[in-house]
Amino acid sequence: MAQCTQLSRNSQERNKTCSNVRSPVQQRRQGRIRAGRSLPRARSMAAKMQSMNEHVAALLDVTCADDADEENRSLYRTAIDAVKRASDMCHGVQRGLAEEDTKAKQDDSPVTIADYAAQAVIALTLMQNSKGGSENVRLVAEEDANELRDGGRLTEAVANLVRTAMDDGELTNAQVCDAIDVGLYEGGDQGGNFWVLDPIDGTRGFVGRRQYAVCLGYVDAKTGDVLLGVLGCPNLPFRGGDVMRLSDGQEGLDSVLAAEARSEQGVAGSVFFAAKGKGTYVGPLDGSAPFVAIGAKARQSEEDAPPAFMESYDARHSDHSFSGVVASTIFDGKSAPPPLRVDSQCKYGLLAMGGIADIYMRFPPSKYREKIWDHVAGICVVEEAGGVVSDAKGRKLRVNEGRFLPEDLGGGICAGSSQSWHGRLVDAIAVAAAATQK
Ligand SMILES: Nc1ncnc2c1ncn2[C@@H]1O[C@H](COP(=O)(O)O)[C@@H](O)[C@H]1OP(=O)(O)O
Ligand SMILES: [Mg+2]
Repeated sequence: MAQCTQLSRNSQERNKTCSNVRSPVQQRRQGRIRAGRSLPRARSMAAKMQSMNEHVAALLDVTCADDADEENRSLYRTAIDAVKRASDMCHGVQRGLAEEDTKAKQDDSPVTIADYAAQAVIALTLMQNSKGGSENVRLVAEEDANELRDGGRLTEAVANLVRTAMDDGELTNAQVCDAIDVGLYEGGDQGGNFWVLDPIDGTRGFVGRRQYAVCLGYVDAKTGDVLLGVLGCPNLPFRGGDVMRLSDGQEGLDSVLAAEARSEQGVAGSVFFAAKGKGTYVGPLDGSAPFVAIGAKARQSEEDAPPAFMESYDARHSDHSFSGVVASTIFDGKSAPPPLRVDSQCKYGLLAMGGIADIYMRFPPSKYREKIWDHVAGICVVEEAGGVVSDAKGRKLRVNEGRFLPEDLGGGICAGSSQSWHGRLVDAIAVAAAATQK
């Protein structure tokens, strides 16, 4: 386990796969784990499932090497399985999304059949694998089934997606609605540890055929630490754990990536996995290659500006002009890096990978209240890669006080790929806020 944490922090070792790290358990299984083998192009679904299972087994051997980790092994496997199932389903839906598959919520943000179905698929997977019984699954999740209880076209479409994804034709519409409503748990520090889910983070990106992420985390209720984070990013191409090249086009990088992942060649999307004390890993969603340990390749020198800073794609979600001021403040007198605008918690995955952006800023409108499911999984992914996520004043995000983050976030949320970048970012936000009286 120590070996693996070190791996994730050591940039020179970044591209070693989990299969290269030999835990005792892994050595026993070595007969069936081969790193980096090339697979035939046209692979059957069963073959894909099998290789995914092998790569997940290799990841678990590395992250759960001790016998004491047996409980974690089951927790991690369940989380990856749930996110992968939901991500595959969402990927299929996005390709053929029709106008009538989307509705506007009360706050005017969109929700689609895939948001509901992904939440049901993940809730059902957690319940099926719960050691304490399905009734003891604590899940804080974004959607509820209010709009689906009366039946109708939307309900039928959602339930059909769930029946297919769960391979269970017997599931009734009511059971699907009940599964969605498992996510109504209030969170907080009074009960036991709980799951946190955003079934589709960045629904606007999903509808716009851009980036989105299926985000599942697990929180220590008492401390508010995030113990586990899994991000399914179907439109973020997996490139052996290496970073995207800015030559892909700075401005349009997001749509270039999405187009590539949607292409006929079937480039696989990415799944990020992080667990407290175990590091951060990324692998292809289709199981075509092993997971790779990642750690942000932070540039500490002020001479060496990152190629970009990250922020929301949508200007309604974050004040783009203020982040521009902060970026100029950090690189005082030198040219500031341009923004890289990407929907969803894919930004946290990209930050963890390093090499493309070392800072991420989010300044929502003052009336907007941040939800815990928009950050929990990403916090673990960034922190286990050596980065820091906090509010705009540098304070830890308190994710165990209910479904919302505290009202006072000092103006927003920020993240750095290292302690040093995070520190510089928090200082620059304070200077920029004073200068603009924000
Ligand atoms: N007015 C708003 N201000 C800030 N964030 C918002 C707003 N409306 C929706 N969101 C949420 O912002 C997140 C997207 O973040 P980003 O801007 O980084 O892509 C989503 O979780 C989205 O909700 P939803 O999950 O319903 O899509
Ligand atoms: Mg969201």
